[in-house]
Amino acid sequence: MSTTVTKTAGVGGAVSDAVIAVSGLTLRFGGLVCLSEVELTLRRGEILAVIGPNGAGKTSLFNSLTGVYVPQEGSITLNSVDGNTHSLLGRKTHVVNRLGLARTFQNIRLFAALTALENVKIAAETRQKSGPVGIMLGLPHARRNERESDRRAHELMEFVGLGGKINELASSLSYGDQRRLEIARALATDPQVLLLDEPAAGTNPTEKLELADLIKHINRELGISVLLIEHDMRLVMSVADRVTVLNFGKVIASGTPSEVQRNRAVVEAYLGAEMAAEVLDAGPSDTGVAAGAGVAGGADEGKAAGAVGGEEER
Ligand SMILES: Nc1ncnc2c1ncn2[C@@H]1O[C@H](COP(=O)(O)OP(=O)(O)OP(=O)(O)O)[C@@H](O)[C@H]1O
Repeated sequence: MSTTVTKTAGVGGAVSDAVIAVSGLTLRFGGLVCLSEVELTLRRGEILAVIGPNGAGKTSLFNSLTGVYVPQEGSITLNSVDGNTHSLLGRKTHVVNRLGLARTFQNIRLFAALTALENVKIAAETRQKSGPVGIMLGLPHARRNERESDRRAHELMEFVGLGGKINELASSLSYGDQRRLEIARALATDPQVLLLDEPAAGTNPTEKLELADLIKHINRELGISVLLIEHDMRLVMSVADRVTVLNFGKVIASGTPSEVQRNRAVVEAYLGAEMAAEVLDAGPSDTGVAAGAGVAGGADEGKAAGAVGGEEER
């Protein structure tokens, strides 16, 4: 597919507020409708969480954004910081990455036999223009690019808090450190948008708190817009500016974390209609707590039940 590049027609020439705009996105596998007319906007500079019960379509949405799946209907638009607009639908994964989207995976995918630094350096090198011949021949520009990748990889290892572990094998790092390393690797491709697919899965409570800080630093210090899939509601509520909720492939709510916590459709999706009615009708003083517990359900019910405290941490 050829690259569509057009200038964004913003008011007064301004770049659009939406860095990613998804509209009418429908993805089917045979008779299974995995995503149905999904509408979603990631605003420039924000952290948007995508939540929903197991099988709601969250990872399929990420796969559609990054060219792994090709939805049958709808559009996915990237409004670049340089003012250009790109259609991402059906693009190859490496093209999407070059255009400015980087992701991490639900199941960690690192080069286990390489050191932590090498994992990040390889990603940084994808940004360089030197081909394999230039590198083999040790041409000056190739050597310069290699030094630059090395410098960038060191910098990012420090940034994610792994500065003291650059020479350790990726496979020997703790689970929490491997998740950080995946994030450093994604950052090495210099993205405008970072997609994090359950970054807290398998991490301990301390690592979760550190991860929340890291996500906020990435967003605020590097100016990267973040799309976050996460079951841990304490984490979601502590970092997200807005939340979009999927259920059976459909968007059932979008809003601030506290709006979503109190949304009847959302609480029903997690608890079922009967129990949702019980908790939501319990009275205004209980509503936040009840809804919080409701949104906290799904795969991670026990952990997420603590989500009600997360709102207070913001
Ligand atoms: N390649 C595929 N072929 C067939 N069905 C698929 C495929 N990928 C996803 N699905 C189906 O699409 C639905 C949504 O799955 P998806 O993994 O996107 O959900 P999810 O919200 O990320 O779930 P979880 O929270 O458990 O990770 C599920 O019913 C899943 O079985």
